[in-house]
Amino acid sequence: MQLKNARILIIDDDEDVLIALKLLLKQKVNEVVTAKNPNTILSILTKESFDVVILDMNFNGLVNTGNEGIFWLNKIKSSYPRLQVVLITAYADIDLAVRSLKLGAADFIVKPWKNDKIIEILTDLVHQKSSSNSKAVSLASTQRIVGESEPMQHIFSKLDKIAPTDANVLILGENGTGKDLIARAIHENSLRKNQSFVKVDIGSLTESLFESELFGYVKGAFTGANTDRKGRFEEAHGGTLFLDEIGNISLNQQARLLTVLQNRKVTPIGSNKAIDIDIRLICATNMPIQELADESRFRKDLIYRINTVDITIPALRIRGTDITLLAHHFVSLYAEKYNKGEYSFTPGFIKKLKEHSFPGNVRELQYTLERTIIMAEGHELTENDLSFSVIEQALPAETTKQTNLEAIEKKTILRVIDENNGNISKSAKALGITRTALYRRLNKYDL
Ligand SMILES: Nc1ncnc2c1ncn2[C@@H]1O[C@H](COP(=O)(O)OP(=O)(O)OP(=O)(O)O)[C@@H](O)[C@H]1O
Repeated sequence: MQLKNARILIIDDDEDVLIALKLLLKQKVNEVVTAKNPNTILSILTKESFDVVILDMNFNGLVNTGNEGIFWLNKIKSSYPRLQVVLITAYADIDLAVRSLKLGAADFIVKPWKNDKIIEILTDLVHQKSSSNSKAVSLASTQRIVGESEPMQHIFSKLDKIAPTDANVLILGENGTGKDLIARAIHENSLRKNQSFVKVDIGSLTESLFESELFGYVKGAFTGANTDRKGRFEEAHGGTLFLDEIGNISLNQQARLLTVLQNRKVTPIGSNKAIDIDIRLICATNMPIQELADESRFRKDLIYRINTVDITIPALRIRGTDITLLAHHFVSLYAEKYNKGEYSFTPGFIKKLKEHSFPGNVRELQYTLERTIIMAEGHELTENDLSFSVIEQALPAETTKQTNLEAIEKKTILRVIDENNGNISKSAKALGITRTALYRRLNKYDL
């Protein structure tokens, strides 16, 4: 990307700095947005995307230690780890600015600055960003992880620490909480980011597919094996292997997986040659940790191996402030997708969102708001514009007895599939779960 296409956000409480930088940059870049109040940073970033943020290190009225800059740098990097942040600092704060580089700042500008130097820094950053993005095309998208609640801040700082290591990570959380997104973020911020990220929904592999899918096979190994086929472990060699729904695999499958992880070698079916594998392993499950710790269901030695570090993503209903932030994020996303212009929310709209229990978590919120944007008549969204997924109406949460849950779930699934004329993708969407999760339930209930 060239500097002239870049979008720059500048945050400084000194109006003169904002005007000077805007005058300088507006000739050179596509768009410059300025803001005086750092409290608005996250909401601006939710609505618009930027290539570089220029951030002051000291804001008037707050303690003049430069920590405000570091505080906002951390906030930005937690929610948008790939966004480049350049700090503006006074000469006296250079030590602090150098420290901020370790915390993820891309560079710093010392006041009084030289215009050429700023242009040079921005040109380099914009160029670097486009070359690393082009490497990432075949990897996961650079999707944003939105969140400002305390548990999410905790997750972001954990993510910063563990991503660059090779530690195995176990991600726990209900359906739709963002486990997949976190797994991809770990990979994208790791030293393996330019290698493959391979995801396997291991919980849905049948006994017979388990080995051929994971370990591969050689031509002639069994009827139908017409060519050699690499397994997913080998595909992920040098990169990251993400095993989703690990809690659902049988004890037999667990034993086979453990052997591979211990020996760091796989032997394709029909071959007698073991292949060395170098992978970073990330596993995820929606099974509560207590169930995973039940030895009759899951081997302790495997848990220890996959769980060097664990990350538990809390349910959306207990991440209060994130609901509003995510609502802004998804509304902007779908307004843009469907060419619908700008939206604002009434307090009633937010209240209704916050009162909902979101059994399908962020995925349910996302589908709900997509539906809202498609159907909305006005541009001020009210509580009447919101309608929740049918599964929620069938499960009035806490009031339903645990013993009835499975019967209600089965009945709801059948009804939704019927309403969608047997279309599994549409039914899964209406239920706020993935197709795989729906298939798993169909298996579970013998439907
Ligand atoms: N913090 C977040 N910010 C933005 N989008 C999010 C966030 N968390 C989840 N999403 C979105 O919600 C949807 C569900 O997330 P994801 O697939 O990562 O959840 P999951 O926990 O892996 O689900 P499952 O257990 O059903 O496989 C995705 O479209 C994802 O992009």
